[in-house]
Amino acid sequence: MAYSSCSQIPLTSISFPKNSALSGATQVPSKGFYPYRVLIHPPANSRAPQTPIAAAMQEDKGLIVETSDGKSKLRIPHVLSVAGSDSGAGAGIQADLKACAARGVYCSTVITAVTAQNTVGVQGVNIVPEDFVAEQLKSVLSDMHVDVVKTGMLPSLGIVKVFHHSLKQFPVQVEPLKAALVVDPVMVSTSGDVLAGPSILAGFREDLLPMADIVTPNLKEAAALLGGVQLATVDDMRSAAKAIHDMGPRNVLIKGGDLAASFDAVDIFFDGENFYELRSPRITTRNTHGTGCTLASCIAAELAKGSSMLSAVRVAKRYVETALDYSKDIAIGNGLHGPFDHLLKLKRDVRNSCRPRPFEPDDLFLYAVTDSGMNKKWGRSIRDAVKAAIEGGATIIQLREKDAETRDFLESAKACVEICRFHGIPLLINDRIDIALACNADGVHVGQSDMPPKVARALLGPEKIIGVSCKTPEQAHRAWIDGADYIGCGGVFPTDTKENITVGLGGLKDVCVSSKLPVVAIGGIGASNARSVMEIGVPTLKGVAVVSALFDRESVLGETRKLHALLKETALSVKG
Ligand SMILES: Nc1ncnc2c1ncn2[C@@H]1O[C@H](COP(=O)(O)OP(=O)(O)O)[C@@H](O)[C@H]1O
Ligand SMILES: Cc1ncc(COP(=O)(O)O)c(N)n1
Ligand SMILES: [Mg+2]
Repeated sequence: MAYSSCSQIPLTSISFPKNSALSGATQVPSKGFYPYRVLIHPPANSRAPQTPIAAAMQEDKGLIVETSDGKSKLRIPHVLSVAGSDSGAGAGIQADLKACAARGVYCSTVITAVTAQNTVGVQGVNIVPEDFVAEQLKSVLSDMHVDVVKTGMLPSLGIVKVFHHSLKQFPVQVEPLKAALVVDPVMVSTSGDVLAGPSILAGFREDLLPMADIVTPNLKEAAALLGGVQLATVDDMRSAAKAIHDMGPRNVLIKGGDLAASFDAVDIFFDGENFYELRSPRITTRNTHGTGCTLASCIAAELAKGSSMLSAVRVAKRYVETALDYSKDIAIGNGLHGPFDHLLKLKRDVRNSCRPRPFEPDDLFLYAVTDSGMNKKWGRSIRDAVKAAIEGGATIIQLREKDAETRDFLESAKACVEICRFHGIPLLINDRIDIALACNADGVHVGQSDMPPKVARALLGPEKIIGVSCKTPEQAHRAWIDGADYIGCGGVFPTDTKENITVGLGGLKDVCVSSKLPVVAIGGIGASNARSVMEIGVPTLKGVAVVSALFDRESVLGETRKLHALLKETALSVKG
């Protein structure tokens, strides 16, 4: 069966009608059930029609559109991982799932062996019976459309044969798109334990390597494939890459993670014509368990999305480097080689996960919004302003720094996050999703012409707070559909900090009555009129947001205290 790398699929550009949902996509002819495969690119034209496909394109979900008889289907790029399970979840199937998830690709799994494994070593290996490996392969390949097959631990010659046979048996799912085959010839774990003995070498040489688009041995595996040669230098790696290429794979990547003499992490990529020396700084960390599996899965994921082989390898190496650097100080297990964090999440969450509770509508009670102009005028830093507001009773803070330099703003935002975490007060950033991500704020507040809440949600994740400014019941409804947590309604009264289109108390009431989300009123509110706002008496109205009445004053602490007391009193009388 002919496997060829995605880079070798001829990309024929067929132009779609200008206004069609598919304009801007690349069409790739294929032979099988679906006559065309279309790789989606983000559209150049942002006013693309709002069909589901156009919407997917707009959000650049990396989906694939298949068309048949004029009908379109949306599909996520799909990698099938055929590998062993690692109970410690640093390598094997678990690493493959995490790497594919991190790279935005679907991953199905065929498990060849279950290992009892941790950061100390491999305590046991239970090989899955050959006919059951065959059954798993059949289940996936007879039903699902796989773009790339990736192999890891194939623990016996019998399983190599079963795998080879299954690929021949189910060409329909694979051949139309000429799925790529990525072979990671796993033999020995980082801890030095044998995962697949020398008996499999014949199967690799005769069956798998000739059909592989890329094979990715580490130094020991390359040595074993070549019958036990020593590989100690970059030159040795080049010779090994060439010799392994002669066994049939279209590309070879010799991984140099274990090259003792090198300060860099050097891999050699050979495509049959050219050698590429891929170097990255060697990260000093014990957490390198699973780097090989992750690299191969990431290559598979990038190929599934339509990358060329060299580009897939480069992205994969950069991804491993980033993940190692990010996770270098994480401690999981007591052994010599720990796992790393594929989703680049653990470190950030561990360090900053002290927010004691999720967002509550009552957090909107006294909502303090900073203003750089006012802070400058009164000669205080953002952090001093925030500290004073919290001490005075503010229940949530928003940094609204429209003209701050990005670096200065980020530094202040980080300091404010610390202050707010200490006091258990949520901190939101106005408009700047990038700043919110970089300082790990609790969320963002966006206006009608800022980042759409759905996109903000996709970028920030499910746990962050998203607020949206709304003037009308329709906008409030849209915010709810888009996954916002609250809405800010205003301006209620005229103000100097915003353009003067006010909704008044009547407009505020209309929005509050119709809104399914909690509402905070904003715009020209202070001690003189806060009572009249809260007295509209609609249960969704949870509080007032204040800028000038707190920050355009000599004493932020004093003004916040005063307003807090007044709101408390009003709340009691409204309830009573
Ligand atoms: N300490 C490190 N710093 C940066 N990159 C590394 C480090 N260790 C391994 N790598 C990279 O991780 C990938 C996997 O390599 P390697 O660890 O040699 O494979 P395996 O896990 O199969 O033994 C390679 O791209 C290699 O260069
Ligand atoms: C199930 C399984 N598959 C692969 C590896 C190799 O990974 P590493 O070389 O990082 O130990 C492993 N340890 N366990
Ligand atoms: Mg390794």
